[in-house]
Amino acid sequence: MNPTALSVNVNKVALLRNSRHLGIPSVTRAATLCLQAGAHGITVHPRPDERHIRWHDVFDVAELLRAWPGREYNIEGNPFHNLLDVAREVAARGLPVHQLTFVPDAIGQFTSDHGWRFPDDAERLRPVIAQAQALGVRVSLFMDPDPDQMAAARAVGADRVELYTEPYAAAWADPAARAAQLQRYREAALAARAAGLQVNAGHDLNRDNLTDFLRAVPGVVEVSIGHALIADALELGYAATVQAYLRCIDAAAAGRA
Ligand SMILES: CC(=O)[C@@H](O)[C@H](O)COP(=O)(O)O
Ligand SMILES: NCC(=O)COP(=O)(O)O
Repeated sequence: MNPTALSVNVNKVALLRNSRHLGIPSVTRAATLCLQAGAHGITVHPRPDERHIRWHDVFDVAELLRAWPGREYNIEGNPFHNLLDVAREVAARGLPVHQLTFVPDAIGQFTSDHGWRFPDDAERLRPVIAQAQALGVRVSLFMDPDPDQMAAARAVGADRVELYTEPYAAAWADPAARAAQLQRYREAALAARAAGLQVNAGHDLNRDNLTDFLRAVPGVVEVSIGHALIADALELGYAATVQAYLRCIDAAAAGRA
């Protein structure tokens, strides 16, 4: 069992599919191949404009995961758009959804680029977190790596935080900048765990930067990876790509042991 779960984000498969009306590449086929290769879960981030994941994909992937007990379904999005309605419908159909990752994206946003801010977001997040948890779903909050924000994330009821890793990924090629970023993430993860939160991470993680991150940042329970992984799969195929990412995770665990 790997110490950090790999959840494959299949947004970019849907993006390619949506450029024609032929239904290829198939999002569920991609997810199946990733699960067969050992991925621990599948992530989708349906955006209101359906530029990649469409609403039917959310249900199609949930149907798929019903046949994969033990693997997790993580749905990301803004709870103040229609993420909660979709989660309710998934649950009403008796389909699995294990985790909702709340992301403070604007409608039409290019990609996610920041986390929730406390105290500003506290009062509006508290009820939607409770509503998601009432469905039996774990809630993770997408957060910048700021140690001072972690106790507040726990105080509004979150189960986990997902540390937004783009600043780390952008700094990775410069050793000094990388070390400084890793220190920041390490402190944020320690603060999150001290507050009683579990720690996820994601955004722009890839085969080059993943192992260093997991070596330096303790106790990351899940990474969700999409853009780079799907780009790698275009060259290597899904199975070889997922296995390569799992090796990155294993290498980090070996380095820590
Ligand atoms: C929350 C997060 O970091 C990812 O879900 C990322 O936003 C992917 O979204 P896109 O694939 O639309 O860029
Ligand atoms: N939560 C992050 C995610 O699902 C994938 O982000 P990226 O690897 O596409 O940047």
